[in-house]
Amino acid sequence: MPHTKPMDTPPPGLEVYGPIQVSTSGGSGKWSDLPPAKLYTVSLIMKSGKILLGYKKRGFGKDMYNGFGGKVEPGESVEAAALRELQEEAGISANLVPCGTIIYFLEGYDHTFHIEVFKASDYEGEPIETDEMRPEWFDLPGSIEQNSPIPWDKMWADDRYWYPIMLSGRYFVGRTDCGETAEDGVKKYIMHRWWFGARDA
Ligand SMILES: Nc1[nH]c(=O)nc2c1ncn2[C@H]1C[C@H](O)[C@@H](COP(=O)(O)OP(=O)(O)OP(=O)(O)O)O1
Repeated sequence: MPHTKPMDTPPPGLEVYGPIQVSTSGGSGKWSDLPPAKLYTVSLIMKSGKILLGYKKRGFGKDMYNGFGGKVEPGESVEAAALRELQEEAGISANLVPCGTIIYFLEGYDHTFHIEVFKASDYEGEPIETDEMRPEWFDLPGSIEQNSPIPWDKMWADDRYWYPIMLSGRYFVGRTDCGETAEDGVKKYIMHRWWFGARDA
């Protein structure tokens, strides 16, 4: 489990409405100055004690597992984008509910990732492999442990911090600043600083 020492003040760039309790924070150094944000979605389907993730076959985040999602197109609502991406990447539809917001800064990128996260407890259709994603079900842990069936080591580094909040049914907001390196051609992401807060949904 990550060791964290919560800091009370929400990071810059994060809009926090209402009573938010700090859930986890850590790292050190100054928060980076944020470039302009682009809107993205991530959708997670959780049914019968399992979570559906997609193995990304190409593009940004290749060879990692993630929820289904992508860029919000100009003129499109965030909800419509989330539904479109779920259909395009997994071939399914769902009654998506907003469950969190992530501000993600990755060194060297010209924009900040503003990611709206959605969840659903049911879906319509059959998950299919697409050009972009290969869907796979993972058992949901009763608690977030190191031997969790969720493949943390092949996921974005921040996921292990906000999944526990999301799985507890609370709404979360957070920010992560990361750097990217490559070892033997394999990209690695190092978290410089992070902060996640939660409120009852
Ligand atoms: N730190 C992070 N943690 C996380 O859980 N998901 C992240 C993340 N940073 C980015 N993502 C997600 C957001 C979005 O679902 C995906 C990136 O979107 P993509 O680049 O795949 O967009 P598109 O599917 O629109 O791309 P193209 O089809 O290649 O234009 O990765």
